[in-house]
Amino acid sequence: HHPHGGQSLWQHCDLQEERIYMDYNATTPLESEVILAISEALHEAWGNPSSSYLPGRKAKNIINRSRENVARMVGGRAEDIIFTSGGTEANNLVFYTAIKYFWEARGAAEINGQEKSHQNGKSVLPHIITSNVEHDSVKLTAENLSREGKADVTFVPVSKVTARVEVEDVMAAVRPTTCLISVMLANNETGVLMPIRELCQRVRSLNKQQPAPRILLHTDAAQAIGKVRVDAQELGVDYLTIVGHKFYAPRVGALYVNGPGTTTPVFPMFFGGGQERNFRPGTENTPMIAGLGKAAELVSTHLSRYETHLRETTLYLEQRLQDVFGREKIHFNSHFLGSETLPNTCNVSILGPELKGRRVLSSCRRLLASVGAACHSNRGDRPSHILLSSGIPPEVAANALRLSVGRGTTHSDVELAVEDLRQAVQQLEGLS
Ligand SMILES: Cc1ncc(COP(=O)(O)O)c(C=O)c1O
Ligand SMILES: O=C(O)CC[SeH]
Repeated sequence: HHPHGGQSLWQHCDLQEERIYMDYNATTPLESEVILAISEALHEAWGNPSSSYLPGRKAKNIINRSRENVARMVGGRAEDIIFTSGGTEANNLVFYTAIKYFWEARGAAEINGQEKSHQNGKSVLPHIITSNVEHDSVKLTAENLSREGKADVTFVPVSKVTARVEVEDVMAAVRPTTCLISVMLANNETGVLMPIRELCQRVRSLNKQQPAPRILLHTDAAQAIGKVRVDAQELGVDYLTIVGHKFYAPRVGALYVNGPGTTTPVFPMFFGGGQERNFRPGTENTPMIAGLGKAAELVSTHLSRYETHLRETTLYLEQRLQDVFGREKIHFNSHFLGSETLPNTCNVSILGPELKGRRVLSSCRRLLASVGAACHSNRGDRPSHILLSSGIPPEVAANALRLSVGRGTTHSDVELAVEDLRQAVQQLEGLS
């Protein structure tokens, strides 16, 4: 069922039954207004945005309007937005910048005799704190910096009761060499919202008590934007990652930086023609940026309605799962005492030795969903490390189904999906 009218991908196939898409945390289709904005930019704004004549100015105007719309969506200013190829690039830019910032600030301090390059005979390294449930573009970036001896990294484990990273645990990990704390705003599998605002308040007061370099604060907001209200200034972050293909925009992204190059450092990972104020050079991808800006405009205008629909649909889905399978047969992996979760995410296990998540989904005829992060789809039957880290028992995590609903998901879709799961379970458990 394509939620936005028009011919869906699957209607062209010779499938007997319409598919029900419930994997919106993996990626979303594009709103029709977004496709129109992209198409118009392709036709009308093909000029090089750096060219001063009309085709170039048309492109530049579209980019500037998108920048304003993306900024408004996250409570920032137009100059706080740096367009990137996506979330992975944005996350890498933050970690790259933090390392550079550490050495630049320490270099200055050493010149003034305030810092040493060695402590107890060991060379000093920048220290980074993150959680143990981050997306791979944070997790693997941090692991690589550690493996290459470029940083010390602390992966703070989330609580196995709340599945949240606890502020006190992060603060306990802070060292004099800590230069970056990066914690995602919402987890892509459990949907759990992390206490970023409280964390930033604590770190900012710590920063005031100690000399530069300050601890930089980053949150990867990929899974939160378009589902819940995200305001970078209210959160108190220095950096916030924006991923278009989670809120009905194309595969492009942006990094919010609180005053890039003035209040907050940004060190470019590559060099070129000066675009994006040299923070992220390369001739701009005008049509994709146009699409991101239009999608951002829709979020700013309709977020309250989106959130209400998502939450109501997820509650209905969970109610129907309980009605059909019974409370004893299922375990909700996105219900944690004291934690808020995304309104669209239902992570559920149907209990039983024959009901591994992948096996259940492959026995479904209509439901398109996942057992966890799309980029972990090659993990076989190994249970998600994110669920295990969040305290879900292995035999339950092995049966996990991540059902994430979208703006167009209807009660009818829910009924079809739950019935599909029921027949798959019946088939797998050999019940006639
Ligand atoms: C939490 C999170 N962070 C980062 C990303 C990476 O974004 P991109 O796919 O645009 O590189 C994704 C999605 O893919 C994500 O879910
Ligand atoms: O959670 C997802 O599926 C997107 C990140 Se790989």
